[in-house]
Order: sequence, then structure tokens, then C-alpha cells
Amino acid sequence: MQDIRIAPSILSADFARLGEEVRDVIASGADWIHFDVMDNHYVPNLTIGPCVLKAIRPYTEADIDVHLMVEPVDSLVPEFAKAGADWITFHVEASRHVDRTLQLIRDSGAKPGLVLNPATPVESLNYVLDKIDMILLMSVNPGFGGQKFIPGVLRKIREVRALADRHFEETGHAIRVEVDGGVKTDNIGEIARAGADTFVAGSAIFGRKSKEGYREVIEAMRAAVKSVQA
Ligand SMILES: O=C(CO)[C@H](O)[C@H](O)COP(=O)(O)O
Ligand SMILES: [Fe+2]
Repeated sequence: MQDIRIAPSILSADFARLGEEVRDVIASGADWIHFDVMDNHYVPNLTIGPCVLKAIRPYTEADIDVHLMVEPVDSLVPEFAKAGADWITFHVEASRHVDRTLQLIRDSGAKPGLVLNPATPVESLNYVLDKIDMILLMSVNPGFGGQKFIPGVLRKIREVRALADRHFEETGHAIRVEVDGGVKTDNIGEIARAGADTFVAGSAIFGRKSKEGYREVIEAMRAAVKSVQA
């Protein structure tokens, strides 16, 4: 298992002060920034694009984890890589040629990840594990922040952790297991126990509306994860 990462989703940040929000949440102890891109086609919501990524990039050296909820995917990959994405993940259902899209992300200079919706089978990962650095398991249906964690996803996290561990033993290639949707201080422990090492949280962190609040939530989340890993 790799070191844990806490990645606040800026979907719930104050968009009028996005650069400061990015700086504040990292200064409050977060590891990464999670950047949700929605196109009103693959998901019924519309958010932010590469020009916003480019604008916030100077505010932090932390990794920016771009979660693409768009269809088609490929034309946007080089745009986001150029704007400063460290990680680019996309949904299996949104690309006609998953292997090609993964390679395109790698060739663009970002780390590739594949996203599975709550009802997407784990078998979708067959034959591409060697091409991905992260598996993102959605624990809500994509499209909106502030939804409730779907408990059935815990079983899937356990399955994917076993898969990633087996892959590591066989090849030495480590793959992160990220969980996104409804992650809070009171459920992050069981999500970690199931095998996640990377945690996205939007409303739980930015809902606190102050640097002190962000720090309290991030510290409580880290402590809850450490307590189950100890
Ligand atoms: O990808 C997403 C929604 O599609 C968001 O990253 C996710 O919902 C985070 O928000 P919250 O922690 O409030 O659930
Ligand atoms: Fe997300």
C-alpha cells in the first residue's frame, strides 16, 4: 500500500476565489487538488476546463488530479496536460478505445487513471493494469458534489485492492486506489480499511469555509485513516 493522499475536490470551493482556495487547502494539510471536469453530456452538469486549470496552476506545486467526466475524452487530454495536470483519469464508458486513451495520457506527460462508476464491473480493468497508475472508484454516481456514499462500493474497493496488490507482486508496478464521492470524517476509516489509499473529499472539506475548518477536517481524516492502518 502506498502513502495516503487526501485530495480536496475544488468542485465545492468558492469559485470566485479559486486560486486562494487551492493555496489555503494545501496550506491546511491537503496533499493533492482534485479537479472535476463535467461536460453536460457524459454527466448532467457543467464545470471547468483547461483555462481554469492553467489559472490555478501557479497557486500550488501539489499534484493536480484531473477527473474527466467528459465524452469524448481524447481531444481534451493534451489540453489538460499542457495546462498542468499531473494525473488524468477518465471513465471507461466515455472512451471508445480505452487503451488508446491511456497511452495518449502517458504520451502527453501525465499519469493515467481509469474511473469505474458504482455499477461498472471490476473486469473493465482487465488487460490495462500495466497502463494505469491509479484506479478511481466512484462511490456516488458522477455529476454532483454533496451526494451520499454508496456503501456497496466498499466490497468493490476490497476487490480492487486485492487486484492492485496482486499486480504489484507480479510486476512491481504500484497502482493507487482512489475513492471519490461522499467521503467524510465518519466513513473514511472504513474506506481505508477496505483498501483505498487516495481519498477525494469536496463538501466535507470546503463546507467548513475557513482555513482552520479545512485543517480540522483534513487532520481528522488523516487520523481516522492512520488508526485503521496501525
Ligand atoms: O467527481 C465528483 C462528482 O462527480 C466529485 O469529485 C465528488 O462528488 C466530490 O464531492 P463530495 O466529496 O462532496 O461528494
Ligand atoms: Fe471527482
